[in-house]
Amino acid sequence: MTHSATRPFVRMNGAGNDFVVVNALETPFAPTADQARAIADRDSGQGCDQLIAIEPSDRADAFMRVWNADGGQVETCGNALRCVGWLLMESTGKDTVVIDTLGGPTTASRAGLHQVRVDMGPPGLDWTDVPLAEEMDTRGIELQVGPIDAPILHTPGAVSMGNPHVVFFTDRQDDGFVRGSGSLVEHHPLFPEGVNVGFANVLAPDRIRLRVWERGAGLTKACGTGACAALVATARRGLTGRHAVIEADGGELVIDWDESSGHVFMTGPVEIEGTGTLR
Ligand SMILES: N[C@H](CCC[C@H](N)C(=O)O)C(=O)O
Repeated sequence: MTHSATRPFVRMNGAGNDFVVVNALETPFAPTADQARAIADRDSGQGCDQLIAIEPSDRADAFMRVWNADGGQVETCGNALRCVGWLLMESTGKDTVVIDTLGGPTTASRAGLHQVRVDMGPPGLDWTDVPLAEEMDTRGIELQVGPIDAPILHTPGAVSMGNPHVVFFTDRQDDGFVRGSGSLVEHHPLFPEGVNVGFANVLAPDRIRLRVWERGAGLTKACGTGACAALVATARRGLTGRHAVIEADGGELVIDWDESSGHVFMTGPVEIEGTGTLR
């Protein structure tokens, strides 16, 4: 199964995090890592943060497969779950759909005009969930960036949202700092599967300014699972409550970590940018 050169796609974004979405419900789509990277390449391909395929599922409305811009296949993608959920609800007329992923099943529901709410399930809070290479308290792990005696970043939180996240609590969020520090931490040996690196500036108990250097995609305009991980990490440190508006470069996401179910809910925008044919 490979991808054919005449394959149609939909270009979408969730708060600016952009995707090439391929409908593989009828015809299999199985690009190699090099083909996925070429599609994502903004110079020679269509260009996107993540490549997304919607596949049939025997336990959900559909299965969503995710490739990062570097061609690596990963567990899930929060902003894409809203986009795929919206496409499925529009095509089926349903108000709620179940989307399975390598990171587990999630449920997407309508939440207003071009707004979708996703039940992301419970966060993974044990060191083995993230995963880390050694046992640590994930509320504040032993990791620092910069000189040992004067670190510029230290003691972040670590959370799994089906994919690995580390969240630094800092007001330093300029491009150079996020790119430099994020690329350092992304492949740190403490994270055997790599990691998405969040820089969370807590503005109020219910408001966080967040930038994320994404594993396999770099600095994106928004990261849905990163927004969920940031709220969980700040709430666990008592810096916020269990509800917050996350201000990303590309838009706002509303995150709720429900006390009774333990599930994290993410609400945010969906935008269709256009259609095309894979080159
Ligand atoms: N870079 C992420 C996948 C995409 C996540 C992000 N775009 C989101 O909206 O959750 C990873 O390697 O786990």
